[in-house]
Amino acid sequence: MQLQLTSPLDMHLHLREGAMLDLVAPLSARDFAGAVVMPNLVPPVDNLERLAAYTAAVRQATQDHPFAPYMTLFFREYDQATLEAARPHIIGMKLYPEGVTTNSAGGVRDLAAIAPTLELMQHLGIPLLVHGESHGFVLDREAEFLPVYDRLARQFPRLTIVMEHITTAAALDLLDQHPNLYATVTLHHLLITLDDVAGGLLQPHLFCKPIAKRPEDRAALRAAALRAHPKLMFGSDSAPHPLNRKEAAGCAAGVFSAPVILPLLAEFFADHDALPHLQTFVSDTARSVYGVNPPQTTITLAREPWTVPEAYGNVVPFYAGRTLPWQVVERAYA
Ligand SMILES: NC(=O)N[C@@H](CC(=O)O)C(=O)O
Ligand SMILES: [Zn+2]
Ligand SMILES: [Zn+2]
Repeated sequence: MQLQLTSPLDMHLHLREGAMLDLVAPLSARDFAGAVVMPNLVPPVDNLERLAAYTAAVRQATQDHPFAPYMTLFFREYDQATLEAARPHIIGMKLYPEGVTTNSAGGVRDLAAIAPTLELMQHLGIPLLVHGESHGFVLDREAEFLPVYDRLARQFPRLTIVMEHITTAAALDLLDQHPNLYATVTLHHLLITLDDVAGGLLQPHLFCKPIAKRPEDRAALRAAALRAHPKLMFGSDSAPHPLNRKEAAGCAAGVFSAPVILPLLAEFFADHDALPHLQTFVSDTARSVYGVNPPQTTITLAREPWTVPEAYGNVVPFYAGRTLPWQVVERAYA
């Protein structure tokens, strides 16, 4: 049995920089025709010079494949001139509430004080991408942030707002209440729950933020993804960390899924008799939401087992060592 996908897109990807960028970028670029590249580096991508340099570095690291880097700026209260200068070079601005996740110390402290920048972004047509979590109890952080999304969507009705890596049924409910609200969902939040992370021995390579939630949340995400909800884009949130930062007390948050995404999405959609919706979920929805026109690629998958490597360099992948039923058998670039 074979399956062909055209120009898969990853609308939430961490490529890092330096040696880590060189290691992980090809593992995304070989399967994805484009990706939204997140700006939470150290220091963040929060000025035009750093944006230009990082864009060049990503292009360099992905040069062996047709790959469109859709870059983002780390949200700050930029002035109009900066936003206008950045606009041709970014797909959106990424807002991290202060301290909620990896490399977000420089994030937004007061979400009620950023209206002028949001006003400018709405005026300039720059989308707002958000890591939507509060500082509350770990399982409640996304739910506690939903009123912020609700307020922003009402206050800025012409601003495109993307709820990144949603993990709850409640976020899906909100998605349907505002035309300018969109979302991304990861592979791992479709497959695992908190039980997989901490129900037995603690699994550092399944720990991420937002943390995986309850089975009923996963069920809601699954239903929306399998029917290719028109406002729900695939975004892996593939977030590599070196082994010694994951297998450690104080384990870094992030699941490194890039190498196994398409085989596992094929399995997931096939197992739920939803393969006809996979092309829309993994590419067409993002193209219509953002109006992007990625390079033309054709990725062929076959139901032939392969075993996931235990590591790629010093990074352990999602489902490391597992034998998966589907694999990519051909990558054709137009
Ligand atoms: N998701 C994660 O657990 N980590 C991401 C940051 C983020 O997407 O929140 C990372 O950059 O490591
Ligand atoms: Zn995030
Ligand atoms: Zn992320």
